[in-house]
Amino acid sequence: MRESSTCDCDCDAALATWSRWSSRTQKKLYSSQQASPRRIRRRDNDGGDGDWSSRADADAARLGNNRPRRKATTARARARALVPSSGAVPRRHAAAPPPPSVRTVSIPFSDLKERDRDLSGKIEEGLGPNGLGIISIADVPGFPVLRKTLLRLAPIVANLPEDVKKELEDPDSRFNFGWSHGKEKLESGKLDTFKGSFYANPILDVPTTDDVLVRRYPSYCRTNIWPASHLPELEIAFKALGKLMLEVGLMLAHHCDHYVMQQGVGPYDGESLEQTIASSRCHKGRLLYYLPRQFSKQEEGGSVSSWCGWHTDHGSLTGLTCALFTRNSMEILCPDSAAGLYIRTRDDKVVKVTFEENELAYQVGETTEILSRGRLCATPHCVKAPSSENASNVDRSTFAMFMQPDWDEKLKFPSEIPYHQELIPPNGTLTFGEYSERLVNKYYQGKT
Ligand SMILES: O=C(O)CCC(=O)C(=O)O
Ligand SMILES: [Fe+2]
Repeated sequence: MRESSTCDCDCDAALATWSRWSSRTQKKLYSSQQASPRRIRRRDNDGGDGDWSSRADADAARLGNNRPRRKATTARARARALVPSSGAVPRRHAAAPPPPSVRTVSIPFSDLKERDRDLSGKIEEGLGPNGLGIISIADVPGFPVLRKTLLRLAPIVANLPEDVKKELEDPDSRFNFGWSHGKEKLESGKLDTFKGSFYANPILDVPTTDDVLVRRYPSYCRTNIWPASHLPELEIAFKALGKLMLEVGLMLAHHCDHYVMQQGVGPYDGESLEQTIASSRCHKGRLLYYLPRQFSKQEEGGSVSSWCGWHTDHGSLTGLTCALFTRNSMEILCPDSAAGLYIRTRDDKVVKVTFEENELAYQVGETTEILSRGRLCATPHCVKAPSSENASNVDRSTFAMFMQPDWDEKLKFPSEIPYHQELIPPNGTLTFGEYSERLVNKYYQGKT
């Protein structure tokens, strides 16, 4: 599944879902939480894995304005400045104010690797109901070198000859393996040509040899495609970073489980997050290359989602590297401090989120939010392109490691869930593979 996929999102449906959700689900789904002194609250998924493109900010404003206001939160307190829920970034004629910016909660790797250490406070602050839904891990041995080595390959992959890239495509997986560019449609109906992705499972080259499974779950079960003759170093760098991100993600998952259990909900429905991730054959890495964008004077940088549309990742945990910016092949600091990763906070503010270059960040995905019954919360996010005058020709490379349940893992969805309700059968049970393929069909059928 292409987690940061774009779609023809139906924001009225999203709004309706939100209304149903906010009135009923807060009462029902997480009812066990009512005993907890901590206030548990929810958000919508901002229209699903959708790219709002041109209507993004208007729709965000509409959704935001219809939502109940929420209390100040820890995340909010950490913000240096926050913009209104519209996420409105001044579009023209105004001198741009400094971007609202929030630093992630950070955990040193030396603490994370101690299984018996109690990190619940940090987990709650970063990933709990009042957190940002993203947390960073500092000082992971080996990470800085592996990050740079892989991210430097992103523009090289994107600039391989067209015929070579064509050979790296895998339409049968709906471009969920190998090279993918311009295959997704934006809400406007236009193809998303702003970024190119290279997808692979960094853990298993051949997740299964069972043809039935390959046909049933092509986006996970097909085999990796590597540019073995044109760029052999890609496979090595991709696998090395992906494996490290999985290892550290498993450590984080262990502490997340500890936190969830502490909250008094008992075990998850099914396996713990750590077991779920450890036993999965579905992990997917995505090397992203964002092409330079040029904005007209009128656009003045476009919306906050000008590089990657608003979405929540649908799996368990997503590892993210800090992006690398280049101009004409020279590594640079991004000349526009407003560019980068944005999230919507629990209290409906759109903020830029920052973490150190050498930190490894993790975001919660929808499946974890559902299975932890809202103890760990997924975060809507998007990426803004640089838009200031001196930002021309700037590109961005990053890597996302989507850790998700196995295709065979049975997910017992609660009777009401905040995401993709219409895909869940009345008995509420699907395997993760079935759930993912339904999502792929929802967003890609007939669109490639
Ligand atoms: O580019 C980024 O920083 C985030 C990418 C992302 O959200 C995704 O691929 O799902
Ligand atoms: Fe994402």
